[in-house]
Amino acid sequence: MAISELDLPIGVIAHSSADSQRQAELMADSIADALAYAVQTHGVASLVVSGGRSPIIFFEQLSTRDLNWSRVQISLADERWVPATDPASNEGLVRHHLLQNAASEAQLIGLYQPGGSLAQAAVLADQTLEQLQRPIDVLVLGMGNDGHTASLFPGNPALAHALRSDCPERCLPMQAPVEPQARLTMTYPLLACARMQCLAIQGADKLETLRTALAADPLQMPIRAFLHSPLEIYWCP
Ligand SMILES: O=C(O)[C@H](O)[C@@H](O)[C@H](O)[C@H](O)COP(=O)(O)O
Repeated sequence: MAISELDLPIGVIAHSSADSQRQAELMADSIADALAYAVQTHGVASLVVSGGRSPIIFFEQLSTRDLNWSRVQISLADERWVPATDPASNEGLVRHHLLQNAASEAQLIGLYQPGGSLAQAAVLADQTLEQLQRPIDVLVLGMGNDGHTASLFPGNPALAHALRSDCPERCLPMQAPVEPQARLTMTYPLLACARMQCLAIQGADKLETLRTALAADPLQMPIRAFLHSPLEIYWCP
């Protein structure tokens, strides 16, 4: 199956690339242009990225693009509640693969807080996000095969609240079904306010998950909440 066979909602754009390297280059070019435009028009740009394994080559590509990175804030759609030195840390992943080369000048606004509990850490992360330029200029989401995105996981008691269009918090604690289970996630209103919204997925399995999600309820497959304009989906085999 190809992404062109999916019945996508009006305004959702699909980009299909031959392989993950080409997908990374295409995303890096487009997102670098959007960040440069944001800096030019309002003096600062905000980029929110997701963790996982898929984004690594995209981070590596984007890090080389020439723009005024000193005016770019980078934050995370979600975080595992582990220190940045932990191999599972999304902040550690971004620091290693994105904050290098030209992009080393960017400001990273991490979510991890050592707090006494996950709930306390989420409150501190919520306060930290006050400094993030909004609306976010560029958002890059990933997706799991259960339809989760960021750390908005199906079946979580806090999911409905986090998906509310008027959710008052920017960041909430969340439990993932896989280790590390303790997570911090940006909530729907903050994520969905982004001027440019991208979903990067790879493989036939993720395409099938996406097809299923199009007919699902966001409480069953949270990615569904983001499948509308102005989303751009980047897919490669
Ligand atoms: O912390 C995380 O793991 C991510 O934010 C998560 O939402 C990720 O985007 C998906 O799980 C897809 O991960 P892969 O790209 O590794 O398949």
